[in-house]
Amino acid sequence: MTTQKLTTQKPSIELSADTLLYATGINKSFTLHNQGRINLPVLNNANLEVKAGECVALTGQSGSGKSTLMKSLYGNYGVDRGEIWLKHHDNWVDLVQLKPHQVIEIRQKTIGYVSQFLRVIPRVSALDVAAEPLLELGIDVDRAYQKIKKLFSLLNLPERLWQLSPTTFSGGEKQRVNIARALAVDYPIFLLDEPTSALDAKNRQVVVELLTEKKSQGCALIGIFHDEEVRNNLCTRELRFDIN
Ligand SMILES: Nc1ncnc2c1ncn2[C@@H]1O[C@H](COP(=O)(O)OP(=O)(O)OP(=O)(O)O)[C@@H](O)[C@H]1O
Repeated sequence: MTTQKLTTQKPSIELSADTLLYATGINKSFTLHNQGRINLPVLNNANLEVKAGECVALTGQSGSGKSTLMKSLYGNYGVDRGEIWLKHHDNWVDLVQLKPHQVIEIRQKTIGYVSQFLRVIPRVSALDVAAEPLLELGIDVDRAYQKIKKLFSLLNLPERLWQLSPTTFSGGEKQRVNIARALAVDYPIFLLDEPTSALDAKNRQVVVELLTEKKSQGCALIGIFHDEEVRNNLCTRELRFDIN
């Protein structure tokens, strides 16, 4: 089955034209198979609708399920119940119903994820790590490198590091490579898991500006931002989680 076939479906309620993500009735629990099969309920009927130009902060106590929702929205975790509708091109797809190869297509074009940690591969340069998603989309190498170099410069990543593997980079340097990798792609939806946690004030501000630009271009942002100043500067509203 191709993504094309699934796009004939749509959410059961009428959504406004600028909605890009609509998650409804999300339940998620974990079964700890090696600990007596204990069941740990985490998300209980979570709902979220995000429109173009919005930035929603996921807030709440540690352990309340913020990362679990983010990983579910990216298809890393399967959910027990619920629907996760994403506007993919001009059609709606329910992530929950997609096959793995279709999820990959959605991740290439529609939903970007800035995780806290960069997956590094020895001997692959920072430039190549960051350009990979653009190259997978078929963008030519020179254009992809140009885009990444511009972002690296904005993010104050020293030029002497660009050709090196990020294996030995500091936490903040790795995080900036990760941010450039995601923000280089014109995704309409971004998931941001503490994207500034390892950055100093100057670079935090650069990231806030880059994300503000994405918002003004009509992207929908959903994120966990422990830094209150970043949250206040960027977010249009919050979704608060309680411990179940
Ligand atoms: N893969 C997993 N297997 C089992 N339990 C998990 C798994 N991932 C998360 N949990 C549990 O789910 C609950 C919610 O975790 P989650 O990481 O979503 O919380 P959070 O709100 O993001 O917390 P924090 O602010 O500390 O990062 C926690 O009790 C955690 O132990």
